[in-house]
Amino acid sequence: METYDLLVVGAGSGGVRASRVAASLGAKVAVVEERALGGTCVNVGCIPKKLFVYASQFREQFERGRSYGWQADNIRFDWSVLRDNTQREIQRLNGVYGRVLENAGVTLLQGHAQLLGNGRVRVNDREYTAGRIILAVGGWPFVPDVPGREYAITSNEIFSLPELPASAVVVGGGYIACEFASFLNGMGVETHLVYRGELILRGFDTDIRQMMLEQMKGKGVHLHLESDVTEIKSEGANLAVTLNATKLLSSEAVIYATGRKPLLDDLGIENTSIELDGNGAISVDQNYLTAEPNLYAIGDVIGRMELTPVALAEGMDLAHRLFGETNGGPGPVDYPLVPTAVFTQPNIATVGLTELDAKNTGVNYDVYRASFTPLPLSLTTSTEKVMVKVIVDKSSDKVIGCHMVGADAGEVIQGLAVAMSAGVTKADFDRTIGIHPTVAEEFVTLREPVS
Ligand SMILES: Cc1cc2nc3c(=O)[nH]c(=O)nc-3n(C[C@H](O)[C@H](O)[C@H](O)COP(=O)(O)OP(=O)(O)OC[C@H]3O[C@@H](n4cnc5c(N)ncnc54)[C@H](O)[C@@H]3O)c2cc1C
Ligand SMILES: NC(=O)c1ccc[n+]([C@@H]2O[C@H](COP(=O)([O-])OP(=O)(O)OC[C@H]3O[C@@H](n4cnc5c(N)ncnc54)[C@H](O)[C@@H]3O)[C@@H](O)[C@H]2O)c1
Repeated sequence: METYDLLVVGAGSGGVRASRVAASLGAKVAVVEERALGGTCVNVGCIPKKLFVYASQFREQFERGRSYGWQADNIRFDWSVLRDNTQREIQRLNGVYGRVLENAGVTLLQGHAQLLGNGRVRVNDREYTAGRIILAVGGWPFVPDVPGREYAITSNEIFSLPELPASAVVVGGGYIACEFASFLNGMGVETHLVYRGELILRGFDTDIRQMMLEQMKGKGVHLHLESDVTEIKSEGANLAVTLNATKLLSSEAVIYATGRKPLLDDLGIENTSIELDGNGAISVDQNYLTAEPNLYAIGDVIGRMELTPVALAEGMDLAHRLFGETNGGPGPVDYPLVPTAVFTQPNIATVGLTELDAKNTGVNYDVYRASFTPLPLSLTTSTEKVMVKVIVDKSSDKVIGCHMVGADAGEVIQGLAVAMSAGVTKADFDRTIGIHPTVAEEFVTLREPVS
C-alpha cells in the first residue's frame, strides 16, 4: 500500500496550492482529482466567467466608440468563437496545473477518492495511507426542488452551450446570477433576472446594491423581484417559467444560480468523525482540523468565503502549519479584510464593513460617498454611473470599508485593500495625491461626510 505524508483530495484552487507548497517543504504528497485539474475556478468558474464578461462588454464599447468618431457597422457576435477559444484556454490552464504539480514532485492520482477512516483513502480500487489528509473538494451548484428543474441548467453547463440562447431566465440574486445576467444581456440575450428577495446582492452595502439594481435595469435586464419560480414546463422550442404561481415568462434557457453546496457525494465521511455545520459544510477549527485527527479541510467545502484567493490562502497557510517551520508561512487568513468583486456591468468591488455592518457593530462612523458620470462616458449617451463610498471609524480615523460600482472596480479596490490591511486612516487618504483624470482619484478627494 502506497503511503504519503500528505494526501489531498481535490486539485482545485485550494488543493493544488496546498499540495505544491507541502511538497516544496519536503513532504511526500499525492493529490486526487476526478475531473479536470484546476477545479471550479479554471473549468467552470472565475476564468471562463471573466472571459465571457470581457466578451459581453464589446457591444457597449462599439456603441460608445461612435461618440468618439469610430464607425463600426455590421457588428455581430459569434458565440462559437468565444466558447471554443475559452475551452482552448481552459485546456491550456489544465496543462499548466499538471506541470505545476509535476515540477513540485506531487503525485497525481486521477479518480474518485473515498475516505476509509484512520488515514486510509481508496482511489480506483487501490488503497493509500497518509499521515495527513486535506479535503479540498469544493462545491456543486444547488438547484431547489422546483417542478421542471430538469429543464434548468447551471454554471456548470453555460460555458459550453452549443448555441447562445436568444432569451434566458436567470434565477438567484447573488454573485453568479448577477454576473450571468449581466454578460448574457451584454451579448444581446433577452435576459430576465428572477430573485426572491426585494434587493439583489445580499451582504453588499445597501447603496451599492440599490445602484446596481438601477444600472442593470438601465442596461435592459428585466428584473423580477420578490418572485419565486414555481414551475418550469417545456413549451415547443421554449421553456415556460411560472413565477409566484401566476406570472408567466417564456425563454429558451433557464439558468439556476441559487448557491452551491459542499461536494461530499460518496466521499466516505461516514467512515470518519467529520461533523457538518447547518449548511452542510465541513466544520473545522482554527487550524482547519475536522473532528477526525489528522483530517483537514479547506476552501469552499468549509463554507467560510467561497473565493479562489481564500482557498489559495487557506491551502498555503495549512501546508506551512503542517510541514513548515514555525512562523514560516503567510499566517491565518484575515477574513474580515478579504476584498471581493462582482463582475457585473459595471463591476462592483468591496473591502471591509458595509454601512449596515458598521451600524450593527456599534461603531461611531462617518460615510463619504460620491456618484458621478465617469469622464470616458461624458461624450456618450450612456447613463452608466460610478459610485465610490468610504466608511470611517470616527474615533480612530481608520478606514473600515471601501465600496465601488464602476468599470474595473476590482482593480481599484485591490490597492485599497492593501492600504486597509496596513491600517490606513482617512487622513492618509486625504494626504494622498490623486492621479488625474481617473475614477480612482475620487477615493482620495472625498472631503465632506454625507452622514
Ligand atoms: C461561475 C463561478 C464563478 C466564480 N467566479 C469567481 C471569481 O470571479 N473570483 C473568485 O475568487 N471566485 C470565484 N468563484 C468561486 C471559486 O471558483 C471557488 O471559490 C474556488 O474554486 C474554490 O476552490 P476549492 O479548492 O475549494 O474547490 P474547487 O476549485 O471546486 O476544487 C475542488 C476539486 O475537487 C474535486 N473533487 C471533489 N470531490 C472529489 C473526490 N471525492 N475525489 C476526487 N476529486 C474530487 C473536484 O472535481 C474539483 O476539481 C466562482 C465560482 C463559480 C461557480
Ligand atoms: N466574482 C466572484 O468572486 C464570484 C463569482 C461567482 C461566484 N462566487 C462565489 O461562489 C459562491 C456561489 O455563488 P452563487 O451566486 O451561486 O451563490 P450566492 O450565495 O452568492 O447567491 C445565491 C442566491 O440564490 C438565492 N437562493 C438560494 N436558495 C434559493 C431558492 N431555493 N430559491 C430561490 N433563490 C434562492 C439566494 O437568495 C441568493 O440570492 C458565491 O457565494 C461566491 O462566494 C464568487
